[in-house]
This record gives sequence, C-alpha cells and structure tokens, in this order.
Amino acid sequence: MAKKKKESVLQPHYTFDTPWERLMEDKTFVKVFLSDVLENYILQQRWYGGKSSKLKYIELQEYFRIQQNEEVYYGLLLEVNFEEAFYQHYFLPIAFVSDESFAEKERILPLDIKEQEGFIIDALNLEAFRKLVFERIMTAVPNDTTKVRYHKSHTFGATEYRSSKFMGLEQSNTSIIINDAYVMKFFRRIYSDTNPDYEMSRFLSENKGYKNTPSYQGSINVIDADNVNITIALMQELVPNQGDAWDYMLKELKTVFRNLEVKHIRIDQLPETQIFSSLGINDVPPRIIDWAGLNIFLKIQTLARRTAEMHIALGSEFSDTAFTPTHFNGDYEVWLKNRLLYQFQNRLNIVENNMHRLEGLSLSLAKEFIDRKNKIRQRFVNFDWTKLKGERIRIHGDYHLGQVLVQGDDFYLLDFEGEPESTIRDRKVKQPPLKDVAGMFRSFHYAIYATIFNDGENYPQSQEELFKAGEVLYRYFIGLFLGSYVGLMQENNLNIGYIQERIFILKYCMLEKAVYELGYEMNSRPLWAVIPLEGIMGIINENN
Ligand SMILES: Nc1ncnc2c1ncn2[C@@H]1O[C@H](COP(=O)(O)OP(=O)(O)O)[C@@H](O)[C@H]1O
Ligand SMILES: O=P(O)(O)O[C@H]1O[C@H](CO)[C@@H](O[C@H]2O[C@H](CO)[C@@H](O)[C@H](O)[C@H]2O)[C@H](O)[C@H]1O
Repeated sequence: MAKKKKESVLQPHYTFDTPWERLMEDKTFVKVFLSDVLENYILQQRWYGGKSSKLKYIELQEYFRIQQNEEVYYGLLLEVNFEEAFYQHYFLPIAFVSDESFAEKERILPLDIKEQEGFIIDALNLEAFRKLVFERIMTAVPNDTTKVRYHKSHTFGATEYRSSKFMGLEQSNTSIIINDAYVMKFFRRIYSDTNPDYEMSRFLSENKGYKNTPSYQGSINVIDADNVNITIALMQELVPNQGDAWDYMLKELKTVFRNLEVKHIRIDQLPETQIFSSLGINDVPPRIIDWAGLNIFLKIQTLARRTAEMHIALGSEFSDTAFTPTHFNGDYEVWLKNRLLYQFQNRLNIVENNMHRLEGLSLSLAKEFIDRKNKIRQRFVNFDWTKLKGERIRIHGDYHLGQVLVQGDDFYLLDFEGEPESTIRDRKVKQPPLKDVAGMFRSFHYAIYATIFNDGENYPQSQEELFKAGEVLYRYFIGLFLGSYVGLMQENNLNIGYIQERIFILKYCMLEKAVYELGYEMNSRPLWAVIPLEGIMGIINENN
C-alpha cells in the first residue's frame, strides 16, 4: 500500500514495497502516479500540447519494458483526457535512480522502493538509457516481430556509442544528439499509427535516395494491444548547419530593408511584377537586384529546386500505395471543404471571442475579417474537383522556412510530421504539391511582415512605404520560386496542372494556410496575429 512519507511543498514523497522491476504491476502505484504526480508534471513540460484545454484525468493506455540485465526502464503510453477537447496520447519513458545528483530539475517523483530512496525521472535524462536504445537500433534484426520494434537502416554503419546530449532547442518533441553524428528524436505526442515523419524520412532516404533531408538511420515503433504500430523515435544523421532558413531570411531582409535608405531607393519607382508570373533571374530588373542583392534571389531558386526534387521523389512511386500519386475526386472535395469550413468557423470564433485582446492594425484587420466572412467561406466552397487535372501526392504538409536548415549555399528539409492540428489520418491524405509551395510563400510573406512589424522603427520610411516595398519584393520571391519549381516539376512529368489551375490552387492553399496560422497565432502568440490577418485580407481583397 502506498504511504505518503514526508510532504514537501512541491511534491509528495511516497513509499512502496513492490520492487521497481514489478512496480508497474502495482495498481495502487499506477493510480497514485497518474493522478497525484503526472497530472502536475505533464502541465510543466514544453512538449505537452494540451495546455489550452482543461485536463480531466490521465490513463495509462499501455506500457512496455526496455530491459538489459538489471537495467529496467518503462515506456509509458499515456492517454490524457480533457474536460471538453478530444483526448491526446503521449510517450514518457521512465527510470528509477537513487543517485541524488541525477536530473535535479527534471525529476518526476521522489519515492522509496523497498527501503531504497530514489527518484523516478524521465529516462531521456539518463545516459545509460540513451546508450541502450542506440545500441538496440544498431543491433536491430531485419523484420523484428517483437512488441518494441527497432529498425536499422542499411545506411547506418556499425559504430560504438560514445556520447549523447540534448539537442536543447525549442521543439515540440525531444531530440538527443548521439556521437555528434546522429539525431534521435523521441516523439512526445504520439498517435495510433506510424508517424509521418518516420514514414517520409525512411521513404525519401531509403527508397528514393533524396539527398536534401537528413538521411534516415533507424527508428523505434511499438505494437500496441490492438496491433497498431506507434512510432516513438526516429534517428537521422546530424546535418551540420548554420541555423534555419527562417533566421537566415530575417537577417537578409534586415539588410534589404536597410538598403532602401543606404542605396536611396525610390520605393514608388521600383519596377513591379505580376503575382504568380514565373521568372528566371534575367527577368528580375537590375533596379531590384541593386536594391536586394543577387544572393537572396539565387537562394530562393535553390530552395525552389530542393522543394521540387522533394516532390518529384514523393510523386515517383508506383508500387507502395501509401505514396502512389492520385487525382482529384469527389471524396477529396467533400473532405477538404468539410475540414476547411470547420477550421474557418473555429478561427472566426477565436477572433470574435478575443477582440478585446487586439488593437491598432490587428483590430481593424480582425473587424474586416469578420465583415468579410461570407466571402472567405465562399472561397473555400469554390473548389470543383472536375476542373482540376493535376496530381495529388504525399507532401511535407507543414512546410515553412523554420523547417529548412541552411548548409552553406544549400538547404535541407526537415520535420515531415505534418500540420500539428490535423489528425494523423488527415496528415497522410495526398494533396496537391503546390500546397507546400503555398506554405513556403506564406512563410516569405511572414518573414517580410515580421521584419516590418518588429524592426519597422529602425527604418526611416513609413509603415505604408515599407508595406509597398515588401509587396514588390514578395512578388519577385514568388516569381523566382515558381520559375525554378514549375520547370523542374514539368521536366520530371509530375502534373501540377495548367497555369490557371496552378494559380487557383496556390491562392486556395495560401488562404487555407493563413486561416490555419490565424488560429496558431491567436493561441500561442497573439501579437503575431496581425501577420496572417494581413495575409488573409490581402488575398481576399485582390481583384481576381
Ligand atoms: N538531422 C538534423 N540535423 C541537424 N539539426 C537538426 C536535425 N533534426 C532536427 N534538427 C534541429 O532541431 C530542430 C527541431 O527539429 P524538428 O524535427 O522540427 O523537431 P520538432 O518536431 O520537435 O519540432 C530543427 O529546427 C533543427 O534546428
Ligand atoms: O512548430 P512547427 O514547425 O510544427 O509549426 C508551427 O509553428 C510555426 C511557428 O514556429 C508556425 O509557422 C508560422 O510562423 C513561422 C514564423 O515563426 C512562419 O515562417 C510560417 O510561415 C508560419 O506558418 C506553423 O504554422 C505552425 O504549424
């Protein structure tokens, strides 16, 4: 029976007679651990995605053991239930340590087991655990049929474990760097299916030899009681890099906006280009190159090529039905409209309920957004699959500058987990590849507007003038991207439709993405909501 020993302000201290090796079989322990301990612990975790809903209770969906001789760890698959929202599943590996110096800040629970004082901690804090799982992947047998399935890629050579450390970046999962050569990402939010990040990474590296993503090295999947395959870890090579493309773009844009003054640029005389026209570098007028510099445009072209190559790899499968290309049809249309109308209504509610938190430009754009709700809704309803001839394929799904690593003059594409708000099934639905392109265009727009909103005071021009310059630049970015992307896709026979179809899909998906972003920003950083609001109204107010 559980006895509370000393009560500290922060955590209760329990004592149990069941040894650690059998502790998960002790129903009293499990009950106390889930309700008294984890309910508080999980709320503090960076990776916990349920913070905006009220937690009701946590259940242990399942657990498994990772064991080597005396060393025993438990992998917990937790089901978090909410007052109103849909339940979520999380993965938490735990270890028992008696050494006081371990994970002082990260410990989950102090407890005595059979007179031995110690702590339950998240096992990822423990080097012995990290070494064990790395070695399990290294020694994985082909066609593992056990409950915890380790997989090793043929590209992963035999190597000894030397060291490991937390990646230590802001992220929604937890990544560990091993031997300064591999990144092992432990998924925290898990789903009753293989994770698309694992599926896509393995497909791109092993089946298609796609080079501009970290190469797949191995994975861990758990087979649950219903025989469903749940991905809990993905191991890839570590790509040496100079940061992500979002930070890179912000840095470049600072210089570009500063150049307006330094180079005495007359914004009203900047030559414009029509949105969505396909451009080569020679189509960019010298005055634009003088202003922004050639480098940024060359980088956009490289990113476009890497994006097209990713789509060509994803769209070139003929046997594995999870990846074979398909066409638009009535089922897709119904699915899409339902999803987007529901999402739009959700955003409308969020904005209407939070008007008091907005001011200035955000507030006026939010009012316009509400006033024009029927027009926006109409745009989503205007999807007619019979007019679309292009192909649908598996896509990245959450493609933006933050998912791209910069390495010298090149780019590596990461994080194929898909849009966090979508269900795991929805993330695997085949989509027009231009949806990713639209995501990237939204990201260009974000970077330009983030620069104006966050650094605007450092430039002598009015906000109106900066918007004008930003819009001119944005159109060249889009044009150059399309110039490289479309050509390469067509050379490789991936059908993305005729020009009118491409423009329709791009506009449709950009509106979809901006509406998605509005919810993301209102929930996580409301000051940024002005950026998607500006984007939505820009798209809606265009004449065509
Ligand atoms: N293979 C890798 N090589 C180098 N850096 C990586 C690698 N994988 C991830 N990163 C870094 O970790 C960050 C988070 O990775 P990501 O896969 O997006 O994690 P999460 O799904 O938790 O958000 C990336 O933005 C990148 O900076
Ligand atoms: O955390 P994820 O990478 O899965 O993506 C989520 O967070 C992103 C922000 O970090 C968010 O992206 C939005 O902001 C970016 C700038 O911070 C911008 O480049 C993107 O275009 C914009 O969508 C993303 O939408 C969200 O899913």
